Amino acid sequence: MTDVKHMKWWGWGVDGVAFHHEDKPGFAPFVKKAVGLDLWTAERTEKPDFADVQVAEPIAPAALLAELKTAVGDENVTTDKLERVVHTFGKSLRDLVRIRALKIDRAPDIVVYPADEDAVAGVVKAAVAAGAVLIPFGGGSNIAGSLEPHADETRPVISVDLGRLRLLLDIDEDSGLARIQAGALGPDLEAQLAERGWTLGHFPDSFTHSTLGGWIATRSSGMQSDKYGDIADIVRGFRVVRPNGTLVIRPIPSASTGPSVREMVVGSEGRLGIITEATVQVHRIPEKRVIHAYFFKNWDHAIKAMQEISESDASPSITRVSDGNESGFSLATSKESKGVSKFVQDSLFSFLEGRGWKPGEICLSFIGFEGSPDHVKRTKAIVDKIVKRNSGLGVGTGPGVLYDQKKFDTPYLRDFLLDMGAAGDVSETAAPWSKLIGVHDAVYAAANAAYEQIGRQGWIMSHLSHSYHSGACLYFTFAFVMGDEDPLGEYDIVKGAIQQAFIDAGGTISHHHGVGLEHAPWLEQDISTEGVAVMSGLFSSADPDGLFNPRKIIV
Ligand SMILES: Cc1cc2nc3c(=O)[nH]c(=O)nc-3n(C[C@H](O)[C@H](O)[C@H](O)COP(=O)(O)OP(=O)(O)OC[C@H]3O[C@@H](n4cnc5c(N)ncnc54)[C@H](O)[C@@H]3O)c2cc1C
Repeated sequence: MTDVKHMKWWGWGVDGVAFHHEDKPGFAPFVKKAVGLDLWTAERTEKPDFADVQVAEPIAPAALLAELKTAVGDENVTTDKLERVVHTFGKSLRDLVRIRALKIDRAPDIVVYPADEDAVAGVVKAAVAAGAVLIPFGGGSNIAGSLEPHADETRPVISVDLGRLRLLLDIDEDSGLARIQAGALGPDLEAQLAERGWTLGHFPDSFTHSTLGGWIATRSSGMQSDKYGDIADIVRGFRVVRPNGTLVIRPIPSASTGPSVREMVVGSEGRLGIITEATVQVHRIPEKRVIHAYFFKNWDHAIKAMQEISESDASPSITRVSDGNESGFSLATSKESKGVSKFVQDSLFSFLEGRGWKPGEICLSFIGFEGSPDHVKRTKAIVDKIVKRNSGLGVGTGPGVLYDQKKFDTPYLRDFLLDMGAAGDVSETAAPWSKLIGVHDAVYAAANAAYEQIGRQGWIMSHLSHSYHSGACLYFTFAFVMGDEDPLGEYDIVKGAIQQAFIDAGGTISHHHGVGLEHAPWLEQDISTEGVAVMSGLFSSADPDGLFNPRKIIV
């Protein structure tokens, strides 16, 4: 079989890697206070046994299998149970709960691993002839329900894993454009670029397990988007295999060729065809890269500072600030500080409290600077002035180094909490600056009302990331201990309340996770009835038989 890497079938990331709290003395008390869960005494569930997973026999007609084998080679077509399970879901909370409950209503029937665009075209041709459904698969990291086949699907479902298309094909060094195959995972892609002195600069929290094609298909955004842009800005061209040929968008810096087909494909979640390669903007690896930490007295001051930074001549790579709740959480996940550093931390907090700062309101911020040493010095000076003007305080690079080191480990926390029956999940939005605080407060109120409705003690926290001229992204994390009877029903009430609050308070249903099945119920409120009608028309004319990842985005 292929050497394509996958995450573990029952959770996030690599088997054997996990979140631990024993070395973080503040974490257990924090969780106890936030959601009432005692980590020291809570019963932990065992890892599910794969032998217990029930999957229906595959719908795999012999003629279709033979055509697929001709297209990609015998060894790259499989109906193996583990392969089918791995390709069923993404990694949303709903996916994790269902897979742990061994509940798979409909798995793909066949998994194929094409090695190049011709092989992808062969797969599409065979599927169209057989009336089979095609679901492109990148890293399987989406959290919007963008992969699973519909439970009632009676046609054969083929998961097209792009993992063998992972090469950097070419760099146009004059233009800063790289052609890269769509199945390249973040680390593989960056390693190939780094060998030649370049970076894409796209670092979502899921970087280690997501692909270029998946980023494009979900309109992803990375933590350094303030400098490098969202994937929608970064991707300039691509090739998309469709039933009658390949849709080709050449890498043009900007064009006036009316409703943009490039924009239609970005975020299409597999509904318009299979992306095989993309031409993306790349940058020389910066000489210097540093993340500084700052404290603000409260959320209002912090948001004002972030807005001023985005309006200023400074162009940081990261502007991120956590609200009081999330700052408390970040401090609780720190490892035990000892000796001098403990003394410094304690002194700092008593100094701040002496100045009237309240522990639950203090906001921790990270600002990233990249470029030549001169540029870093200049932009940092601008940011420092803005921070000071908003009564903030710089605390150096120490916490920034820690943030940088642990950013890709945080996703393991969800599995850790689920082991003890607690749901921890995220919802994110973007809104204009004028509405940001209102969205924040509305989401808190909605989540707390939802916790009351389900009778659970719950937690909510937030940070701002990804700043724009007119507004920013707000990212919320919520958690509560689920009941045994209807855990997903309870989850739906909380998640649904948060999504509705986004719309009601002037935000969008998602800034960077896409729509899938999870956010589809709110799409019409977000882009209007006519907006949905136009999108519906696009999907039905581009794919009249509904073969390409049907019922995602518009169910
Ligand atoms: C812990 C965690 C952290 C995350 N952090 C971020 C973050 O910081 N920023 C962010 O943007 N997202 C984040 N995500 C969400 C997720 O990683 C993104 O949606 C990512 O872009 C999905 O890429 P993938 O390769 O895993 O795609 P998959 O999950 O495999 O697929 C996603 C969708 O894209 C389609 N697709 C995949 N490849 C292709 C292709 N070649 N052609 C056509 N369609 C294709 C699939 O059919 C599916 O509809 C996070 C998710 C998790 C679980």
